[in-house]
Amino acid sequence: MTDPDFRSGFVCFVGRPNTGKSTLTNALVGSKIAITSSRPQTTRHTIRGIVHREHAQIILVDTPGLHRPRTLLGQRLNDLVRDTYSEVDAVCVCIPADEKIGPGDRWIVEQVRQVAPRTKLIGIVTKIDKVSKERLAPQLLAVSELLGPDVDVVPVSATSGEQLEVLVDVLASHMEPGPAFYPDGELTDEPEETLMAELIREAALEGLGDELPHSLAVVIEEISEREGRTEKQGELLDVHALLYVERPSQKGIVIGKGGARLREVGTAARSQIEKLLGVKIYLDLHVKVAKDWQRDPKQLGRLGF
Ligand SMILES: Nc1nc2c(ncn2[C@@H]2O[C@H](COP(=O)(O)OP(=O)(O)OP(=O)(O)O)[C@@H](O)[C@H]2O)c(=O)[nH]1
Repeated sequence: MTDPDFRSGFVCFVGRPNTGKSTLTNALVGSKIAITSSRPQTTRHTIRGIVHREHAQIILVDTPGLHRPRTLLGQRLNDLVRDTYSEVDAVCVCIPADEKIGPGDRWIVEQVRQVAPRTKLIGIVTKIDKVSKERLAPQLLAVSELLGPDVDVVPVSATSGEQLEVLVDVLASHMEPGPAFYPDGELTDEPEETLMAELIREAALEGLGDELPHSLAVVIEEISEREGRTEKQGELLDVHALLYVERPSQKGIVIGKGGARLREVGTAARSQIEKLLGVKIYLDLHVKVAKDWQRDPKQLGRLGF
């Protein structure tokens, strides 16, 4: 690792909900570690994906995005995001190719400039597979006008893979020469527990409305190796997780009639976690009501916020 041209650094993607930040993170890292969702604002934790290339290592810091804080949780999330913006080498503003730039985008750009005036900005026009070249050109221009003449704007599609490596090169060009921060092959420095909790949370929210994402937290209570397994049976991990909701009515929604929904959640989450860990697991899920956990500092601490 003595290549003098090797570059490494930290980047975070910002943008309105659903602009493709998580999908882009996954596409760059090449493994499912950040949580994607068709519902807005489900990415809560700062999950880092690590992009390893021959000439560079880019560490992606995935933030939940700033919002107007209404609860203690909201405030903590905002503080976290502000710190992140100032610490990274570049903040990438993601704007979809198929949506007009709006007040939400402008607000985000203003916030980033305000809280981290020295951090480099990069514009990413996402989902370019959704528009024609004729529609893309004016959007690139509009993003460039929004961010200013000195800011690089890169069009990219996470789903088709188009321009992904161009983006990697542009990101690397904004980094200082320096050795890799993480060994090759390491995709994320999030503890496996957090990733498991995220996968369970994603499964539990699947198909639900807008209310629950803010009221559901998942805690991994215990992970233990099942004893007495033969070599042929292979390793089996017992994972016990608690799903916290704020109201009894929400508990009913998550569990479903006769527990049917929770069983489906368990099956979906189990297969994702098995993919992540590469071992078989037994997943035990319980739902608990923790009233107003978002407003209670003690509970927030317990739930990892
Ligand atoms: N066609 C197309 N769809 C995409 C692309 N990238 C993301 N999407 C879709 O856009 C939706 C939102 O993507 P996410 O990656 O979850 O967006 P996000 O910005 O991380 O969303 P939040 O976590 O809510 O902030 C999903 O349905 C994705 O499948 C892309 O390059 N092309």
